[in-house]
Amino acid sequence: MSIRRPQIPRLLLQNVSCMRNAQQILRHVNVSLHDGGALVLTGTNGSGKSTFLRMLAGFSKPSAGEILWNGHDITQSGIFQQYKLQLNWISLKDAIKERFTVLDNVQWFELLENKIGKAQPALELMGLGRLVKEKSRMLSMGQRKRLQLARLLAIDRPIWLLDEPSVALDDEGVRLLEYIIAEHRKKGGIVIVATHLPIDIEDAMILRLPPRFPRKMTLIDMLDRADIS
Ligand SMILES: Nc1ncnc2c1ncn2[C@@H]1O[C@H](COP(=O)(O)OP(=O)(O)OP(=O)(O)O)[C@@H](O)[C@H]1O
Repeated sequence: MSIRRPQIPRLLLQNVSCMRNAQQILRHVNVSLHDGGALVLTGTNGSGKSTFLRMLAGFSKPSAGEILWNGHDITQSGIFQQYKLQLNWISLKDAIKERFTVLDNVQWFELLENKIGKAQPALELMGLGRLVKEKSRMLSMGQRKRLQLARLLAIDRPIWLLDEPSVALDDEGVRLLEYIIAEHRKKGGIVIVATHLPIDIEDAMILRLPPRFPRKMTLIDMLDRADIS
C-alpha cells in the first residue's frame, strides 16, 4: 500500500503581516493556494488589497510571518530570483508605451521573455485584432485594459496577480477576462484578483480584508437612524 504525502501548496502565506510607512496594513493573513487555485481579495478602499499583491510580487516584505513558494521563503534572494519569473502582474498603471503600436506593445514584452508567436493571437482573442497596427495612444481605457490582458496571455507565466483587472472593461471584456482566468487555471495556473467589481471565478477563495479605520457616520447612516426612531 502506498502512502500519499499531502502536497505542499504552491503558495502559502503563514500568519503574514505587512507594514507600510510604519503603519500596520495587513495582520495575520493565512492563505494556501495549489495549482489551479484562485483567490479573490475584496475590502474597502485602503484595506490593503494592493499591498497584499505588492507583497506577493516582492515589492515589500512581510513584517511578520512567511510567504512560501514550493515550501521556500520568497524573501531569500536565491528563491526570489526563481519565484519572480513565475509572476505576471496587472495594475492600474498599465506600462503601455504610447508610441509603440498595439502589437509592438505585446511583442516587446514577449521579446524580453525570450518568447515569440503569441502576441497576435492573444490580441485577437481580446478583441483587438483590427487595431494591432494602430499607435497605442489611440486606445480607449477599456482597450488598454484588453491590451494588458493580451500581454498576460502572450507572456504566459503561471501566477497572475491582477489588481482591479475589470476596471474599464465592458460586459464582453469582463466575460473574456473570466474566460482567460478559467483557461489559465485549467492549465494549473494560479490567479489572485483584487477587485471591487463582481467577477465570476469558479470555486475561488474569497478573502475580505477588514477596514483599517472605523468608518465615520455618513449622511445615509444618519438618514437610516432617523427612520428607526
Ligand atoms: N506607497 C505607500 N506608502 C505608504 N503607505 C501606503 C502606500 N501606498 C498605500 N499605502 C497605504 O496602505 C493602505 C492600504 O493601501 P492599498 O493601496 O493596499 O489599499 P487597497 O485595498 O488596494 O485600496 P483601494 O481599494 O483604494 O485600491 C492605505 O492606508 C494606504 O494609505
